[in-house]
Amino acid sequence: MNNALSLVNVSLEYPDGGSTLKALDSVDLVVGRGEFLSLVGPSGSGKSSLLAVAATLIKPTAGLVVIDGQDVSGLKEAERTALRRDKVGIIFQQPNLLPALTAVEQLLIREHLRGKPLKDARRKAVELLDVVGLSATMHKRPHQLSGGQRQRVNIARALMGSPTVLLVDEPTAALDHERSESIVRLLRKVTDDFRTATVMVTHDTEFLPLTDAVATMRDGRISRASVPSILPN
Ligand SMILES: Nc1ncnc2c1ncn2[C@@H]1O[C@H](COP(=O)(O)OP(=O)(O)OP(=O)(O)O)[C@@H](O)[C@H]1O
Repeated sequence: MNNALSLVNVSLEYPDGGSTLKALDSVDLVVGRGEFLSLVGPSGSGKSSLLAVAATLIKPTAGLVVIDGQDVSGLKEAERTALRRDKVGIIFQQPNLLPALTAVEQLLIREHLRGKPLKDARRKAVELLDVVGLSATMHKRPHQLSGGQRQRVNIARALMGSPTVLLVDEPTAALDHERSESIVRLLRKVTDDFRTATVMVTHDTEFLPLTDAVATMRDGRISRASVPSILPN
């Protein structure tokens, strides 16, 4: 199946006083392998809710989430966790790196905690740090890295599990313009090279042309447009 991520008629409701608030309202979305989608929309429109549902962190109230051909809704909690680990990479705005660990150790800690042999993982970690341009800084700790470098470690770490789906929440919010652009370019390259289905929530409309398509959210509803149609002439 080519559609790495599908949301079919997905709704998510939260209790809101005596009534309910629809954070997601009948959302349909399909993202293929190697596709880089931007997700934009005003604050409170449902972007983070969509990422959380796609990441299988929150169960929708209604609708289907299909990842790499597998319907997530019928899975037990342990199966969802395993699917998330094997298929989904998540990149948050703040890298949340562990202060005591070097860049390469940040990529290995999960394997280490799971008691996995580290030889292959170490080779992969070194390769990924090369992909994100951090070969020379792989033994540095977070406080020795710039904000952009920390975000690169974050991206490399998300790729350790060879995810099919890459979910990225405002990766440039804490960065200046130049570093922001290089991070979005890196996400473009990663999407192309690793054929991930990448969804990036962003407020940086100037970088939208680096992505394949733009979905706009408003009041929990989604509309999808090609990149040029939402850019000013
Ligand atoms: N845990 C929750 N409980 C109740 N309501 C929630 C919860 N999480 C989100 N909401 C509500 O759901 C709606 C969508 O929120 P969401 O965080 O998905 O929007 P967003 O587009 O990501 O906003 P932002 O750009 O500010 O992060 C908002 O009205 C929000 O208040």
